[in-house]
Amino acid sequence: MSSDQRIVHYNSARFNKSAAKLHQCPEDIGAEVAFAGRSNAGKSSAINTLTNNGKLARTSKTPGRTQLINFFDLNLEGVRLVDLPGYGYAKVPVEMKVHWQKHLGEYLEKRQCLQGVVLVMDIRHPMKEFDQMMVEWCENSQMPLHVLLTKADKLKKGPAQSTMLKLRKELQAVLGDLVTVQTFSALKKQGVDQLRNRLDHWLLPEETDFESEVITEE
Ligand SMILES: Nc1nc2c(ncn2[C@@H]2O[C@H](COP(=O)(O)OP(=O)(O)OP(=O)(O)O)[C@@H](O)[C@H]2O)c(=O)[nH]1
Ligand SMILES: [Mg+2]
Repeated sequence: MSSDQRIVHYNSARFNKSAAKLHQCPEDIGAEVAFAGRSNAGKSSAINTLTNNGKLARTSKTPGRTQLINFFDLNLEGVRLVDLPGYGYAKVPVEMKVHWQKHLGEYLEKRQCLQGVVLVMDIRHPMKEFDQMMVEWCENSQMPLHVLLTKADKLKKGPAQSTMLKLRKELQAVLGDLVTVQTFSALKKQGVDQLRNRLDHWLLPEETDFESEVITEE
């Protein structure tokens, strides 16, 4: 295997497919990271910034833009990013909300290849009801969680930093090492390396520690 096959090239992301139901998702093998969060939080924008491709995931000023589960392939076989539909948009008809909740729930519960959840929150409005629900779900299922406090450009650096530190403390008290928290801005392209490092950690299988494999003869 060439060393290049051990590196995730986020810039290589390509649209794979959209799914309304679990059975329409790509085969449940490989490794996936899903971006979840309230409607309009900035999930699709974060994916576009991460992949350096402004046209990859559709973004909109109108909440509720992403209504399907969208899958994006990366350069490594079976390694994907997933853009989940936003939660909590009031103008979506009730039957659609029910449909959405059912399929998001199914995706989260059943998807074996899911390695971690990036929970995207607007830094000005963190930890709303949906976010609480996702944190609880991660706790119950021991799913690694990375909280992206986005739109950090909307706050001054000091308040942004203290919001992040406070939330990190609160979440680590519940989730321990399972959770990481960072500030982010799609507009200013801030926090991209930190996000990439976290995702690398989830998407790349553990490096083989050859030294520990040396069998010592007695
Ligand atoms: N200032 C600023 N605006 C942002 C940032 N990220 C996203 N936005 C804006 O927020 C709005 C919503 O962004 P999206 O990325 O479409 O949000 P989403 O979470 O994918 O929304 P849904 O698909 O409806 O769930 C758009 O108008 C974006 O331009 C950011 O870091 N800074
Ligand atoms: Mg979206």
